[in-house]
Amino acid sequence: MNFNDQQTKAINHGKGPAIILAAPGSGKTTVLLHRTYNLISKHKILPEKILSITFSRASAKEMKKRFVNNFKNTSSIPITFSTIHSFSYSILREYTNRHGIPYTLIEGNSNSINKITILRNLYYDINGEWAADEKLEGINNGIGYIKNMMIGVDDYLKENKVEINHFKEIYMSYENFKKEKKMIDFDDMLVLTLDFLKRDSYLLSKWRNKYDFIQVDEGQDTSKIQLEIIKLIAKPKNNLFIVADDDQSIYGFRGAFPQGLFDLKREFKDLSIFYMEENYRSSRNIVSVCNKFIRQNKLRYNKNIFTKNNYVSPINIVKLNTITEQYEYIIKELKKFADYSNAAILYRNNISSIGVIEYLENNKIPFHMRDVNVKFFNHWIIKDIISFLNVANNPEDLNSFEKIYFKMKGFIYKNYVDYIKTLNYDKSVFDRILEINDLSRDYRQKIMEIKIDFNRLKNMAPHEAITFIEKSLEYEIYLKENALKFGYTFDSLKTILYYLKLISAKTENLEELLRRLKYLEYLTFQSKYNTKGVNLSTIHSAKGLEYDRVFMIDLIEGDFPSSNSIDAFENGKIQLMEEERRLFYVGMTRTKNNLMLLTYSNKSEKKVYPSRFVNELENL
Ligand SMILES: Nc1ncnc2c1ncn2[C@@H]1O[C@H](COP(=O)(O)OP(=O)(O)OP(=O)(O)O)[C@@H](O)[C@H]1O
Repeated sequence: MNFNDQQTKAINHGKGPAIILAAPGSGKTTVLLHRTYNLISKHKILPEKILSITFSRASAKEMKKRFVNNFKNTSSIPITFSTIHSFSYSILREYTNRHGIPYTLIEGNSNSINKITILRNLYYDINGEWAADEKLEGINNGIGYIKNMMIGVDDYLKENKVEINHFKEIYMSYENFKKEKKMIDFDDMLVLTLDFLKRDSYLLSKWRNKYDFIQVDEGQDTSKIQLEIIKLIAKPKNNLFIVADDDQSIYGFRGAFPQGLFDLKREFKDLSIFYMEENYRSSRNIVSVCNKFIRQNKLRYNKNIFTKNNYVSPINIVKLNTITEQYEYIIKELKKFADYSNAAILYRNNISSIGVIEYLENNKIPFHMRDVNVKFFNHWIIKDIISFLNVANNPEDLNSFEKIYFKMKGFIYKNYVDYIKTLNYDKSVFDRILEINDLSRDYRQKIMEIKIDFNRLKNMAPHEAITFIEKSLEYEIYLKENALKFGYTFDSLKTILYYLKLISAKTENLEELLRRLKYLEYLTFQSKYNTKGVNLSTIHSAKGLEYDRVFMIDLIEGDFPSSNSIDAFENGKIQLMEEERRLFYVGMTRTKNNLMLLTYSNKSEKKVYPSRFVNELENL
């Protein structure tokens, strides 16, 4: 490989602090690996004296693999590629062992006591209702943000619009609970490591001596506290080498702090700065458009990004009528090439994968997912719908009925259901209710109607049945009334129903639907082994990767950019919207040659609008 001037300088950089500010595809990871090799072979640094910190465990593994593949006879050298968490954990373990401090780690293991369960219970104790997964994720991110940005909970609440009831109480109770039970989570790991290092000069000097050179990849997603730990360990030698692209910072919600990198200039008078602005990955069309696109952000450092690559094909903006046309378009395009593994379908939200998987399977196109995290198949809405269909097929099924009687029209009272549970005979749940004394004529009439509805439901194919449950049995009203209470938007719940209907379209009865769901779930889990398939990924998980052809899908307002960022933007706060733009940019810059941006104007029966980013790109 012929390195350019800046790459060469960065690769040859020896002692002293350095930061590489770089564009996408400019060879950051490549340079970091070559510099590592250079330190060992030219500067004669012992491999065990070099620590390279990566963003995730997957990227630590990937780096090690790339290093061994690139440089002959390196497979056995003791070189460390580690995440900041596992590095911190080694320090923490050493301190706690030495001082006999007991603790239980409540994240990253399969203990029955884990962070999310604790938060779920505390939320219930404080708010008197159960929190949905999305809400718990919001609390989790909030706690992470506070710890990573090293701020107090009051400052957090002042600076951010937090839509979680009693967040402060939950936060304080969580902290007290852990303290009492001697538990720590991943964020505490960082807080404690920094504290132990500051407190224990023996520990600090031991770890300072362990490594002579520290390198950090994806520096833009390092949090404030992580950077503090890294700087503390790197001192006083300050052989710190950080590669970063602030335009690709996409973890602000969890406390990523790219500004910290720019403060290094003040802290280290001898800081070397290298600008790697040549993109080797993408065609000229893509580089030029992406460049103009990211320049719309205000909170960034300007770069002069360019490429010497050829023009290939213009970015393809595909505006379709319906979401199903989107899937058909992807299938048609994918079939044009034999090798699926060069293509990727990228999306903002994990749930977007469901429709794609259904279509890919129907067309027997293999797919690969690195991060299988699809909650869809176990979603409570799916369970609800199955309970409705169970009752339709077997009206004596009291178990299923208990799960849904309050989620439809008719106001069936809990004490009626409790009462009919005590009647031990084989009759439909409706007949049992009708036998209760003192029901008014109107109420009796309502129950009769529901009974007839369930009877009709029995004879419907799943797709029609789901619509009937939604509309005629008024499950939709239940969702609408309860969405916010559970921490969801109504739209996100409708989306679950939409995908369920999509999957059910070709099934004739409940049994077939259940089989189809199980099969798709199985394929999804298996897909991580299927390296020959088309790649399916969220943009967050596609960070650092590249593909010949990229489809970015579901580019509609409210999904991408997210509705939260739109609300904040309309109230004059630009940070979230700028992070959405960076995420969009990360997605586009994964492409080598063909980039397709897909949007549509109807999802289910609802009118939707193309993402503002797509409209903007159209004008570019
Ligand atoms: N000097 C060079 N000559 C030719 N190809 C190069 C050169 N430097 C890097 N590349 C290639 O460019 C592509 C991008 O490199 P790399 O993944 O290291 O970039 P990156 O800056 O880490 O990207 P990103 O931040 O967008 O994930 C790779 O295919 C790499 O092999």
